[in-house]
Amino acid sequence: MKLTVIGTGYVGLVSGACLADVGNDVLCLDLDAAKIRILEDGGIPIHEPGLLDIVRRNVEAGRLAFTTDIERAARHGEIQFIAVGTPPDEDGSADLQYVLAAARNIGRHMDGYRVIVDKSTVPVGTGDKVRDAVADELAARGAHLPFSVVSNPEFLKEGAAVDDFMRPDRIVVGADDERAIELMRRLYTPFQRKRDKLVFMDVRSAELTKYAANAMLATRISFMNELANLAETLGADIELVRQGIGSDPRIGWHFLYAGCGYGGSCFPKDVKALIRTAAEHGRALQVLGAVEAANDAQKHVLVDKIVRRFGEDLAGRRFALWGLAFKPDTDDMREAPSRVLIAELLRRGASVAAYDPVAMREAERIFGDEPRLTYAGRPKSALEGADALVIVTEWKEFRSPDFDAIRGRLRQPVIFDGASARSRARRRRRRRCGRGA
Ligand SMILES: NC(=O)C1=CN([C@@H]2O[C@H](COP(=O)(O)OP(=O)(O)OC[C@H]3O[C@@H](n4cnc5c(N)ncnc54)[C@H](O)[C@@H]3O)[C@@H](O)[C@H]2O)C=CC1
Ligand SMILES: O=C(O)[C@H]1O[C@H](OP(=O)(O)OP(=O)(O)OC[C@H]2O[C@@H](n3ccc(=O)[nH]c3=O)[C@H](O)[C@@H]2O)[C@H](O)[C@@H](O)[C@@H]1O
Repeated sequence: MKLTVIGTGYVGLVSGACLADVGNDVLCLDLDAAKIRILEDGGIPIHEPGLLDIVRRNVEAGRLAFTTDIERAARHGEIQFIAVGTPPDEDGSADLQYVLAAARNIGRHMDGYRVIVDKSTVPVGTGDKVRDAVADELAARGAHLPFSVVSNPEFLKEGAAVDDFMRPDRIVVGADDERAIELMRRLYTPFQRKRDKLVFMDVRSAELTKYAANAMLATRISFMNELANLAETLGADIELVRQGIGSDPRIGWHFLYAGCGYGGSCFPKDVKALIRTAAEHGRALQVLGAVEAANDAQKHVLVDKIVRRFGEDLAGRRFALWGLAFKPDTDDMREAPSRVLIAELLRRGASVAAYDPVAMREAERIFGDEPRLTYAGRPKSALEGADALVIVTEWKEFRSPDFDAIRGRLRQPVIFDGASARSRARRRRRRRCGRGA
């Protein structure tokens, strides 16, 4: 099938590449010429395991191409995926300007029937706005072309995006007409060889399903984070508690790890947006308000521990920081707990030597020329002369650190471990190294 994917970010590029990999003819559009240049030069603009291979394979096979040409993109795919950003607006609602601009561009240039698929995470009712935007553009040029609007939210996780897309748990499709349903069924047939994963529903329910999923996952994390703080106060081990409750199938194992607070481009913004949607309709989502407040507080837990140990004034102190990305296997630092931590340490006069396997360039872009924030080529070099080590992101390479080497390099043998709940061995050994976290 001929497909167009609008937006070559984490969702658009992964979707485009994976859909090409099952035999479709995919054209990816982005208005960011720098991104398209990287893609045309055989690279990818993001770090996502497995993605480069799949992109190269499909470009070579002639099934995947990239463009900044809006008209060409609108004319290419019978199915047009909108996978552009929906960042939070000032009031917390999702900013739809990019989605609606993409929709208008389709309406302006389409030359036959189109299924316009909202893959971006969008509030309930956006399907109607997209339909109006396309219809207005068609009317403006006196064109009478049929089109359908479909909601097909994406559930992939960064760091595991290719696998999640290729082997989805479910594929949610909100569609109101038979022609679109049939095309979407055909499109996703290669992804459901073992069982039927397609869940068809109306557009509004599909839009809400996406927010419900992210809000539920965020709720579990905030609950576990608060419980972890309580466990620490009570002298209990949150990891053992996790094992004790996870075996109950009504609770399950996933998303029960305590940490430094959830970050990333989606949970924080989607929780906010759902609260906002409810408020606009006179409803209060009290649970989600608490989830958000607990998460904001959790991002300060590490710095509070550092202050308890070293005092409010950290001038002249130096901290080694391992892990900048909001989670392992990505270079994404959107809403990353490390950003709050770094800002707080710098504000209190400390200097920070940071290491991350892939996110240091992104950190440089975010923090600019900050003289008290430096970057180390290796985890060990960040430790030299530091007062303590702070571990923020649970990268695999931090799981079994050499505690003797750490002790030898730090001025004091102290580790503040914000990612420890997932590594029992490290927690046991860490207790022998110092008593930070
Ligand atoms: N990042 C993730 O893991 C997931 C994100 N989502 C949702 O998917 C959407 C996209 O997210 P990301 O891929 O992370 O965003 P992103 O910010 O990485 O990429 C968006 C891309 O769209 C491009 N763009 C903006 N307006 C455009 C236009 N009119 N025409 C062509 N290109 C345009 C931008 O230049 C950018 O490259 C958001 O709504 C997000 O909530 C959903 C599931 C997972
Ligand atoms: O809508 C989205 O964008 C995506 O948001 C999340 O994916 P992502 O943000 O990439 O990453 P997650 O693995 O979900 O992690 C989110 C945050 O929660 C934290 N987390 C996750 C799991 C856990 O047990 N504990 C925990 O603190 C992570 O460290 C991270 O900061 C969802 O998992 C995806 O299903 C969804 O498609």
